[in-house]
Formats: sequence, C-alpha cells, structure tokens
Amino acid sequence: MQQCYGGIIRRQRHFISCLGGDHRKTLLSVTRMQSVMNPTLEADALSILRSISPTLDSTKHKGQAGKIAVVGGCREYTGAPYFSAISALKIGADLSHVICTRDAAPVIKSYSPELIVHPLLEESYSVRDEDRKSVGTLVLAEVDKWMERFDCLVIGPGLGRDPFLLDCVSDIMKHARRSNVPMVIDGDGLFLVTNRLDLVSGYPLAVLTPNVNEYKRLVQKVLNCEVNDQDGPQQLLSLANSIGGVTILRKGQSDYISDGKEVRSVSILGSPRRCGGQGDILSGSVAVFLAWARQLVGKEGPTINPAMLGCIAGSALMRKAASLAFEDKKRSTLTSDIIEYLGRSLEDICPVR
Ligand SMILES: NC(=O)C1=CN([C@@H]2O[C@H](COP(=O)(O)OP(=O)(O)OC[C@H]3O[C@@H](n4cnc5c(N)ncnc54)[C@H](O)[C@@H]3O)[C@@H](O)[C@H]2O)[C@@H](O)CC1
Ligand SMILES: Nc1ncnc2c1ncn2[C@@H]1O[C@H](COP(=O)(O)OP(=O)(O)OP(=O)(O)O)[C@@H](O)[C@H]1O
Ligand SMILES: [Mg+2]
Repeated sequence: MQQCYGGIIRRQRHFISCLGGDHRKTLLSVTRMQSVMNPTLEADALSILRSISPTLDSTKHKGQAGKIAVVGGCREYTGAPYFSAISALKIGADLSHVICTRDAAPVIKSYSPELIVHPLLEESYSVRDEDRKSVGTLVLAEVDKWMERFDCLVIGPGLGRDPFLLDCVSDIMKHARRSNVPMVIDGDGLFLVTNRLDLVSGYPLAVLTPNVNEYKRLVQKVLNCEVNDQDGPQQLLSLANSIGGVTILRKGQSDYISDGKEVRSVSILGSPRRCGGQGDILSGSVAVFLAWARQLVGKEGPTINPAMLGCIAGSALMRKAASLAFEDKKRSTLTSDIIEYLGRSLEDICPVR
C-alpha cells in the first residue's frame, strides 16, 4: 500500500514538474500556472498522459487499472460500442463491459471474447406497451447490480434513438449520478442529453464528446444561437458553463476541451482519414484516462478536474494512433487499424519501465 502511495506521489510530482511547477503547489495552482506560462490554449497533452497513466507492477490486482462499461449497441449499430469498449481494454483498463440490447449482444460477443457483454436493454419493438413499466424496472435493477463496480460509463456509442430505450438509459444515468460514477456521453447519448439537459447539468463528472453535428445541436439548444467559429473557445466555455460545469470535448481539426472554467486544445497530428468509429475510440480512451486521473487526483483532494485531464490524454492518444495508422495504411485506414496502433502509441508516449 505504502509502495502504491509512494508511486502516486512520484507521479504527481512528475505531473507537476511536467507543467513547469513547484512540487509544493497544489495541482489546481499547477493548471492555473500553465495557463499563465503558456499563452496559447494548447495543453501539454503528452506530459499529462504520462502523469496519469498508472505504473504496472506486481502489487496490483485485477480491477485497479479500471472497470469501464459502455452503454450502447442496438439492432443497427454493433461496431460503435465494440470500438469504444475494446479501446478501453487496449489502453489498459482491466475490464470492459458492454450493456446493449438483446439483439446486439451475440453480435458484439462474436467480435471479441475479451468483452463482458450484458444483453439487458430493450427497444420498443420488442416490448408490449403494457409491459414497458415492468421491463424498465427490471433493466434498471439488473444494471444496478453492477453500477458500483464501474469506474466510468460511456453512454451512447451505437445506442440508437428508440424512445423506450432512451427512457431506460435516462434512469441508468440518474442512478450513475447518484453513485458518483463518471460518464462520458457520446453519439446517441448526446442526442438524449441535448433533449434532457437535466441528466447532466451541474454534474462535474459528466463529459460530453460532440462531433461537428452534435456540437451544433448542443449550441442551438443551450445557447440559442449558431456555432461561432470566430470565437470558438469562448463559446465552448459558455456552453460548458451553461450546462453547470460539465466538461465538453469538441472534436475537430483541433480538439477543444472546457469545463466552463478554462479551455484547452489538443492539436497533435492526427489523420486526414475521417472513417466512422474514431469518435468511439476516443470515448473509450477518455473513460479510461478519466478513471485514472480520478484515482490520482482523489489522493490530492478535489483541486483539479480529472475530466479535463482525461479528455486531454484521450484526445492525444487517439490522434497519435490515427496518425500512425495513416502512415501505414494511407487511404485504406479503418477504425480497426487505428485500434491496433493504440498500444504502440502509448508505448511511444509512456513506455513501460
Ligand atoms: N460502426 C458503427 O456501428 C458506428 C456507429 N456509429 C453510431 O452511429 C450513431 C449516429 O452517429 P453519427 O455520427 O452518424 O451521428 P451524427 O448526428 O453526427 O451524423 C448524422 C449525419 O450527419 C453526417 N455527418 C457526420 N459528421 C459530419 C460532419 N463532420 N460534417 C457534416 N456532416 C456530418 C453523417 O453523414 C450523418 O448522415 C451513433 O450511435 C454512433 O455512435 C458511429 O459511431 C460510427 C461507427
Ligand atoms: N479534421 C480533423 N483532423 C484531425 N483529427 C480529427 C479531425 N476531425 C476529427 N478528428 C479526430 O478524430 C476523432 C473523432 O472525431 P470525429 O469528429 O470523427 O468523431 P465522430 O463523428 O463522433 O466519430 P464516429 O464516427 O465514431 O461517431 C477525434 O479524436 C478528433 O480529434
Ligand atoms: Mg460519434
């Protein structure tokens, strides 16, 4: 235990020194200092990634490096939850679950024996109107059994937009929030949240990862205006602030991240290929790094936002892996190729000692 704690302190010191700070300052003052020292918004993403990644040693037991659950996967989409969940494992989480519809489960299981797949969700077509209430209660009870064990949920990859299913997922999110489980919300999870802001509003452990379209819908709904690229960072800050300090990672040519207090960017070279599924890799990555950052920050007190660190590290890793995959595969680069480069990217940035 002492050894583990010593490791944490060492990593915190490394983290602080990476940001050019004094070991005695709190982690909060460190990020503030970085803003002062670095006049641009660009985060020192590689240093942050290194600092929050846990060491690998023989004292650890299964589960300590993170247990992630992806809530997503329906009749149409089975790839997205798989990409997100397998990315979490490849980055270093110990266990990765997928909570999906009954129809999607055998398909997702067939992609990989590494994932723990729960066929718990139902879409309207498979439930009679009079059974909806009881089925909804059952779904929540089943998910509840697992909730306390998860270090982070990813809500939305390939979830679909069935109203009954989204009602069940709203209940899962309410429960996760009561249990203080962090949530990364992506894809159809963002469709849900844009229409039900109360699900995340004021919850600091919520991370939204919108793409171009999802961001546009959020801005229209919350700020009641159009996306303003002239003043992008300021608008992102206002958006995060208006949703009560959730963290938003706006994906694009550069990724911009804000928790309503500060804005950071990650512009590490990515890939010019825009094949579907890269956002799913990102959601699984952010979930793992957020869980790790939370472990680290927890020891120091609530002085730094682990959601910001998780987003910065996840974005950096995803972009680096995409660039390596593109170097190799060029025009034929697919999401599965990028996943294959997650390990090498991590090793380049943060080698196992
Ligand atoms: N293999 C799979 O199963 C995949 C499933 N996905 C899932 O598909 C569902 C819908 O996600 P979408 O990303 O399509 O939803 P969006 O609302 O982003 O996209 C809807 C439409 O907008 C278009 N669009 C997307 N990005 C755009 C851009 N940058 N500029 C202009 N138009 C753009 C798309 O072509 C699509 O027709 C989600 O559940 C998502 O997780 C995606 O993650 C991709 C991979
Ligand atoms: N123009 C770009 N240049 C470099 N990287 C980009 C660019 N656009 C997006 N990315 C990167 O690709 C990743 C996925 O972003 P994207 O906007 O494709 O998400 P998405 O549409 O949600 O993906 P998905 O198909 O999984 O739903 C992000 O990490 C982002 O940094
Ligand atoms: Mg997406």
